[in-house]
Amino acid sequence: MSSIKIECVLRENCRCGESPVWEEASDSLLFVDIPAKKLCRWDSLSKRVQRVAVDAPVSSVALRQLGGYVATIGTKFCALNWENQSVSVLATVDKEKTNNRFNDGKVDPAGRYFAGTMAEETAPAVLERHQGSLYSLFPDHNVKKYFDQVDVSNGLDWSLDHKIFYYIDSLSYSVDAFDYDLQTGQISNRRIVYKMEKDEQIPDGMCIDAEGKLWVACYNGGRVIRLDPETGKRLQTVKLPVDKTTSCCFGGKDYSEMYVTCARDGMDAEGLLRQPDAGGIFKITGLGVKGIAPYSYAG
Ligand SMILES: O=C(O)[C@H](O)[C@@H](O)[C@H](O)[C@H](O)CO
Ligand SMILES: [Zn+2]
Repeated sequence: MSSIKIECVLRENCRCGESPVWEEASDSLLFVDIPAKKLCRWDSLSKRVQRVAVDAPVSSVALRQLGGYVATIGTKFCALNWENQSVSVLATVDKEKTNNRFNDGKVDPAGRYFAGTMAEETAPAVLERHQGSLYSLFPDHNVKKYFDQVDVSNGLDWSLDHKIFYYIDSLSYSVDAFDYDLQTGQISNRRIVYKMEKDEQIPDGMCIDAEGKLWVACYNGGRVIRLDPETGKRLQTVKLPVDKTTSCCFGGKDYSEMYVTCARDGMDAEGLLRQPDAGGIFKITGLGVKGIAPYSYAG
């Protein structure tokens, strides 16, 4: 039996923490606070955090093969130079949708940066429906659009053999899969692999583990769940001491730890008193399963 330990390692008070990414080279966790328009890098050795402020909501961050990072800021795919904090725009989407912004994003095994959009929320999960689309930024900076009619674009990850793309549109309350063609970046044959149960609430960020099982952060559900995408069964539930769990990734030594982000926005004063670590970064150890290294953008 593994003994699971859950610890708040950083009380960052994120309004909406998201997009945790482990950077092995610096033993650090990258993440964003979307409405606070900031990117953070938490050094797990020194426990220090560095922050970069940007001029629009920043919804995801990823490693870049050339060095530095890429991030989705507003409706732009951007490159970020951490040293001088400069941002350069690689591509812009949804130009005619002035109320849209990017939401979650992640790099595929071939180095393409996938991210979807959504209408800006007036309150958590309250927004104009069907305004978002899913895109990817190819290494040559060309953008491919996959589909539209998305409510809240989330998820996302790829199977270990790179033949399946897993995706979440949060307000569908399901985890979906597509066949994936790694050579071309094409997706096809959408199907549901898991329907959320009522108390699991809203599916948000997701990552795959080294056994090919999916971990989904349950927004308002205060937990991460482990799913078997082949059988559609839930294998495990890990509850956290905060309700608004938003996303998860593996990191630490050999990717044996899980990091979970969460949100404070949408909580009332009483809720914040009960959950003082809301908006913090949580580390889960003792899961007995490892993750895999994140991919880096190839452009
Ligand atoms: O980070 C996200 O995915 C959204 O931007 C958030 O606002 C919430 O998680 C969403 O409201 C839950 O569906
Ligand atoms: Zn999300």
